[in-house]
Amino acid sequence: MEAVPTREPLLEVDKVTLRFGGVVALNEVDFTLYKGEILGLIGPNGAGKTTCFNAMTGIYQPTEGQIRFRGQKISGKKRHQITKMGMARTFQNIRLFPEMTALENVLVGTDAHNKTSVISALFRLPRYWKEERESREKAERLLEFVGIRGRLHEFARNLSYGEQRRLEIARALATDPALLCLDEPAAGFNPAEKEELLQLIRQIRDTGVTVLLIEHDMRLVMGVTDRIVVLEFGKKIAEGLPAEVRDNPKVIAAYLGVPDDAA
Ligand SMILES: Nc1ncnc2c1ncn2[C@@H]1O[C@H](COP(=O)(O)OP(=O)(O)OP(=O)(O)O)[C@@H](O)[C@H]1O
Repeated sequence: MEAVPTREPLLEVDKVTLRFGGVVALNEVDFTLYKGEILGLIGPNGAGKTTCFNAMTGIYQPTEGQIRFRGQKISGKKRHQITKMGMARTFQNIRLFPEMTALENVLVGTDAHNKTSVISALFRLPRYWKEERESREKAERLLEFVGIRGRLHEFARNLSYGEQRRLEIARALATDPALLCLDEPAAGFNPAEKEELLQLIRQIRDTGVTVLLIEHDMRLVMGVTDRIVVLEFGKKIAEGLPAEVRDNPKVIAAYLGVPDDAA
């Protein structure tokens, strides 16, 4: 069943400005992400996409403005608190635990929600075993979902690049996010891998997870997103349906005029 985007705000970026010394990385950026949609955040190099992600996930504090997730302010929250609130992300440069197996990497994500106290873990109380078993089953299901169930016991460092990207997504999903933020998930992929990723992103959305996607590959962005926000030099220059954005002269000038391999 295909999920239908709603008009219920999940994440609100409200006039966010973020300065690094003299550099204005974000300049009064304003957009809303609605529950159930796949929103693309695009723009040329240095446009402020990653900075925007980092502000949303609590790494940077906006200099001005406000970000609200599920109606609650993000600013002042620690990263693990934001994860608990239901936001997960992957990184432009893959960040896995290379000396841990695929399964163990996903278990790190499921741990974000386990309730076992130190006492019940120390004494291996029944609740501890129950949670252990459930976490493992969930991790296996997620590895199956992203298509690398067969690599369960392989060290992350031995996985292919594409498998590592999938593993990162599985680990992020293990935190039961309402919002999954993907930072250039198709970087380094060949066309067939990109097509598979596009399917996976749709499947993720169809499980009820809202997706924010930063991506350079225009075909992928146009093919998978419901709406797109375009940044240039830290400012939002366009927002709308993929076809509207594609035909917007400002966007063409800023971004689509640049050949893919130069982006
Ligand atoms: N920690 C930082 N300190 C100083 N300047 C920064 C920092 N992070 C980003 N910037 C600057 O902020 C601007 C926006 O950068 P950002 O990485 O968010 O862009 P981007 O759209 O993600 O680009 P790319 O597509 O290259 O990843 C750039 O001018 C960048 O140099």
